Amino acid sequence: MPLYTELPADIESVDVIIAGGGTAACVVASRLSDADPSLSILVVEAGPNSYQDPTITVPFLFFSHLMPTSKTMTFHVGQPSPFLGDRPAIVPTAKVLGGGSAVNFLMYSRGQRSDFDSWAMPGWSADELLPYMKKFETYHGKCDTAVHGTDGPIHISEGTFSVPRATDTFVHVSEKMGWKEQPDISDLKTVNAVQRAKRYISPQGQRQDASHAYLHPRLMDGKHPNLHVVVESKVVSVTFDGDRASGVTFVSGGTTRTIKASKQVVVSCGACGTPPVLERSGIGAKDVLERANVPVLVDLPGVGDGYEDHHTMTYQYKSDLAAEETLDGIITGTFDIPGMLQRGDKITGWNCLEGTGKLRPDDKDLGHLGPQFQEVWDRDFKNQADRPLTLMVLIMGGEEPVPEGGQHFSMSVFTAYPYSRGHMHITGPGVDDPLDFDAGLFNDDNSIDLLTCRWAYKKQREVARRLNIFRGEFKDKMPAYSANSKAKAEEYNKAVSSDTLADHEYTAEDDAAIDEFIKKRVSTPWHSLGTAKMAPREAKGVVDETLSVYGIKGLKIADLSICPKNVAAHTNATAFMVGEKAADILIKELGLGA
Ligand SMILES: Cc1cc2nc3c(=O)[nH]c(=O)nc-3n(C[C@H](O)[C@H](O)[C@H](O)COP(=O)(O)OP(=O)(O)OC[C@H]3O[C@@H](n4cnc5c(N)ncnc54)[C@H](O)[C@@H]3O)c2cc1C
Repeated sequence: MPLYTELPADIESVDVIIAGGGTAACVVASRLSDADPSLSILVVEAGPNSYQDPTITVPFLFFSHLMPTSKTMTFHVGQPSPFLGDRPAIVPTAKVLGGGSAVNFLMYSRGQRSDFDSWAMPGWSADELLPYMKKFETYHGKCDTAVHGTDGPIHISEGTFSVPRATDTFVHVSEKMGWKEQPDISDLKTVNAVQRAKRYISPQGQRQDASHAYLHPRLMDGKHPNLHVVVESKVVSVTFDGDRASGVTFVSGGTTRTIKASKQVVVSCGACGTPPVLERSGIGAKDVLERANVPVLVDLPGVGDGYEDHHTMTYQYKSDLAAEETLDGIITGTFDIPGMLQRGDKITGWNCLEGTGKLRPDDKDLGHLGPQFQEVWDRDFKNQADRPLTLMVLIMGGEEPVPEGGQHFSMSVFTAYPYSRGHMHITGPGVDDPLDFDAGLFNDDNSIDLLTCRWAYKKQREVARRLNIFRGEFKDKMPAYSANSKAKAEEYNKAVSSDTLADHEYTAEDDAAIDEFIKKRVSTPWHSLGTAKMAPREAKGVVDETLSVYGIKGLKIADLSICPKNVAAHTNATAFMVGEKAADILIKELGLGA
């Protein structure tokens, strides 16, 4: 199989090099190889091989990738930030063949129609992108086939396990709060609704990642002899022949090699990985490159600029759930994982994310959010009726064990369209030089992101306390309300009838406590994007609508760094879509399969 940890010495030149072997990269490599099996392609991936690694293929082991000892992640650590209670933001990104799709939380969701239309680039409207969103998926379950795919390589289903009593109460309570259950909130238009979760899991219980669905089958079928993959090899930079990309230099096992690409170089290292590769190659903001001692080839100030990520808060609650209804047993170490795997227990084909919703505030909420928020609302949301302010997820389990023991559930909420911006830059020419990273969380004007998180906290709390599985809050995992606050922690030893509960009332002092709590705990759902935007060059764009880097021939970018604006969704579907669209652009430009 042409997958190596050390590239054979006789491979010195190929037609196409893809730097990075993540979600979008696996799609691009596979589609190009299908279009013309004689085309020689080399994928260079920094992380290890993914093939049949159970922590990847078995959904319920997903959390293992985030352990501090993980070999499949890079942990990007920012500077301590005053907006985060002087904490640094820590953003893990995938480092393994298959990228984020191989290590993520397997939650399926798509952005809204107006998200893609707002990208405002020819060929990238929602209508024009829909064929690519459909192309990668086989959607199992009730859906409109005009919107979902039925024969793509990635199976979307509910997997092999769920906890219907938890999802039922989530749906019931959400409906009472005005968010009706819908079969599909990933139809590009539905908002103010909840859904039973769909997952990147096959009906048989296997994770659906880009390496196993696209790349590995082609590396093994004998029909793609010119498709090569080298893992554990980190791309340092792109090489050039004048103003044309001519190959890449990478380090592998301490050895540096340069391989030529006669037709095309595609950088697909993800929103955190692509800017460093471009900047080490001399493509980026002049001042950043000069500070890092890298000669400027193309002055493109947009490289590494405008980083964004959804702000996420996850709130953990006590529950009456049984041990076999959550994945707490993985975190506490009480699950017999080898036995469960050997028996093929149905729970192994589960990610414990049970329900999801896309929510907008009502007029009363907007009144509480204040005039500055109202201004933003009127500008960005009021007339874009498909735009949620936040996404909400019901999780069967807690983030961390607690001394009291027991089973937990959590509610996770994230900002759909953050206003904060950060950056990702190099500080030197070497592949191991530290990166200058700032996730930018909460640095936006007028604290719109913090207000959104505060609103989302209150909303998810009203849902959580009405669920019939709820048994209480953890005092140390919630805002430090004063002893006489009406909003302080609740505890019940039995289910409370949701009809008897009035919404919490919050004073200005309570709101300040909520804000402090959020600043100290906010994290990322690992949805980095926008660091090499597809936009006009004068608007800090890095690539045009054909994904070509401005000022250079033969160099494209295909990953989530190209997103000009955010999507109200978990981002994996957008990465698959970008991969499919990029492959199509390349197939046409290179005249493959004609
Ligand atoms: C922990 C986690 C949980 C997530 N949960 C969900 C979820 O539940 N649902 C959802 O929809 N989305 C989720 N996401 C987000 C989603 O998986 C990503 O947005 C998506 O996979 C990004 O795709 P990409 O192609 O842009 O980059 P990636 O898939 O990240 O690929 C980039 C690849 O480039 C490689 N690379 C980087 N630098 C170099 C270099 N110099 N040389 C060689 N290779 C390099 C990396 O190792 C990586 O494999 C999650 C992500 C993470 C990390």
